[in-house]
Amino acid sequence: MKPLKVVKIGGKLIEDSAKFDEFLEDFKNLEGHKILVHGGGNMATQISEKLGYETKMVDGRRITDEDTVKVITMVYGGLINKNIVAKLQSMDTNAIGLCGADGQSILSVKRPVKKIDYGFVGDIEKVNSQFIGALLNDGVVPVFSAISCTKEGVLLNTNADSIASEIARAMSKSYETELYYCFEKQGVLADASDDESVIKEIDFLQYKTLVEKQVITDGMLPKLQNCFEALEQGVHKIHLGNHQSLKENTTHTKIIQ
Ligand SMILES: Nc1ncnc2c1ncn2[C@@H]1O[C@H](COP(=O)(O)OP(=O)(O)O)[C@@H](O)[C@H]1O
Ligand SMILES: CC(=O)N[C@@H](CCC(=O)OP(=O)(O)O)C(=O)O
Repeated sequence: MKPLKVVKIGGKLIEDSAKFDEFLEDFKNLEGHKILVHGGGNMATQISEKLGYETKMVDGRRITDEDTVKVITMVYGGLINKNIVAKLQSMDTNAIGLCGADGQSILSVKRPVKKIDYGFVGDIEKVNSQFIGALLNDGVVPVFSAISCTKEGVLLNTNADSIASEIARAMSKSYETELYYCFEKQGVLADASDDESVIKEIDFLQYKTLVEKQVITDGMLPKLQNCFEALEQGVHKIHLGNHQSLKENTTHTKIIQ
């Protein structure tokens, strides 16, 4: 199988323009087939505030009402996505910007209302690996925003970590797929206040213990959940760290079985 790298970049890294440029340089230098998935949650919160909309998050997921879905479509699908594509193109990387509606690449259903009504939030049902594979074969680098779409044509806000994990899982049937979660820290930390305390490898048992001890909290919880689901479903290797983790032999966290 041909190798493929699926890289997710978090919102805080996108907002730090110097680090973001370093990330893009490292991403551009990755050899072979690659896909970029980006978040942008912080920016959506800031722009919502400017427009006078209140932001509500539950368990790291945004409650997405009719106004919020318009904001996230503009911010994720427009502002952030198009800027990333423009920068990559200027670096001779033939990137193309997509949301889940494009080529019906990420089909989802609106999350059913149980205790909480998340509004226009999607649970992914199917990734169109054929369409994505055709882009890769043409030498194109797909850049996905955190938006999926129903088969009836409704755009849905979808956690970027989940989009990256689902794309990696679907593509791993035809490619030897490595998944990278790039965020602002060097990796998963044993002590949140010590940036040097990177845990080099985490297996499922350790992950459970770290959650119990509340070493792993907030946005790291769904991120690691996504990692283990991806590993179980055929993704070859998973890495968490800052942009340096895209390079060989750097300190970061590897997820192991
Ligand atoms: N043990 C841990 N090590 C590193 N980060 C952690 C840990 N526990 C919680 N976190 C938090 O998880 C965050 C990364 O998750 P998230 O905010 O979802 O990132 P992203 O920018 O990729 O969306 C970090 O900024 C940090 O605040
Ligand atoms: C449903 C849901 O919560 N979607 C996320 C999508 C963006 C995202 O995941 O951005 P980061 O990777 O920067 O956190 C949100 O709107 O915040």
